[in-house]
Amino acid sequence: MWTSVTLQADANKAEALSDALMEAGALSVSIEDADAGTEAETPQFGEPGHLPTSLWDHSRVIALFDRDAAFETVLAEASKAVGLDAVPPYTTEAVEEQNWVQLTQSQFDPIRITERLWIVPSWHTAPDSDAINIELDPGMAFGTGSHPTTRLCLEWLCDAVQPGQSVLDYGCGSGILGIAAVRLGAGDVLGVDIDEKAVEAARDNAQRNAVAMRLQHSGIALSETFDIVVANILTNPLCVLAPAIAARVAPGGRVALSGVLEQQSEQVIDAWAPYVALEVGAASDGWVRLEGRR
Ligand SMILES: C[S@@+](CC[C@H](N)C(=O)[O-])C[C@H]1O[C@@H](n2cnc3c(N)ncnc32)[C@H](O)[C@@H]1O
Repeated sequence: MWTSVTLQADANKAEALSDALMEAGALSVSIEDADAGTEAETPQFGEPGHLPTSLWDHSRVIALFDRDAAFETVLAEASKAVGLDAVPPYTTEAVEEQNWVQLTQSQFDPIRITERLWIVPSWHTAPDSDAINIELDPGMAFGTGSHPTTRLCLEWLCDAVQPGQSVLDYGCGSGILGIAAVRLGAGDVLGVDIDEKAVEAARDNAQRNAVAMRLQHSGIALSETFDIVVANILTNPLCVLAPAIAARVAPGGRVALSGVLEQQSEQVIDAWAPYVALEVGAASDGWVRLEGRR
């Protein structure tokens, strides 16, 4: 049905070449690390407003064309448009019609967070029926359990939550952390998010897991405090919101933050220092979990 063309490109040309290919008639274009899967693989992290300035030194630009499209002409046109003397070396591959739903689903397997906690997509049977199994599918909101920051928070909750404790999940996304807290034995659990769609998604997920938790927009002012506060957002909002979130931690209560890159730890620790002394509790794939007690 389609032809997929993979071109080699240097960091300084990959983005422009990708745009030029779309402009010239490619159906879709993506850029990947040409060293992915090798020792030289380089993860790229960015925050809104602070996206990575460069791509990988060795990039792969992958363009998709209709099977009968004259893709050689498109490659020549796009290469010329970005100032290349010739079309970069490329390979082609025929892409057959697929069951895309099945293919997508096959990329999401159950995720074991700890011995007693699993995240299980709805199309899978829980590998351990005695464990706490949270049913969650990829959807509109962030939080399927596959991201290191979510896992760092889930691991912490498994350890931190005591029966009946109150929990605030700040930046709840899919609701995964709050749902896990309820299933781990927490009492009153509140999830808040700045994105109304995330609040809706979290509500659906809570219902699907037969979990009772409160969910609301983060713009609604809070006055109560919580035994446990978990916030997996990003460094900048975590710094700006430090006084507001810290004020929701009950005296003696515990807090964990993630969405913070290793090199940003000091920035967040400093911003929180007037309220809670934080320290790095765990790290995974370049991300850290900061934790402390008020
Ligand atoms: C990285 S996701 C985390 C989702 C989920 N808690 C998890 O751990 O997988 C961050 C969430 O924080 C929300 N968020 C970002 N900035 C926020 C803010 N200033 N106030 C409240 N929520 C915010 C986003 O909408 C998003 O749903």
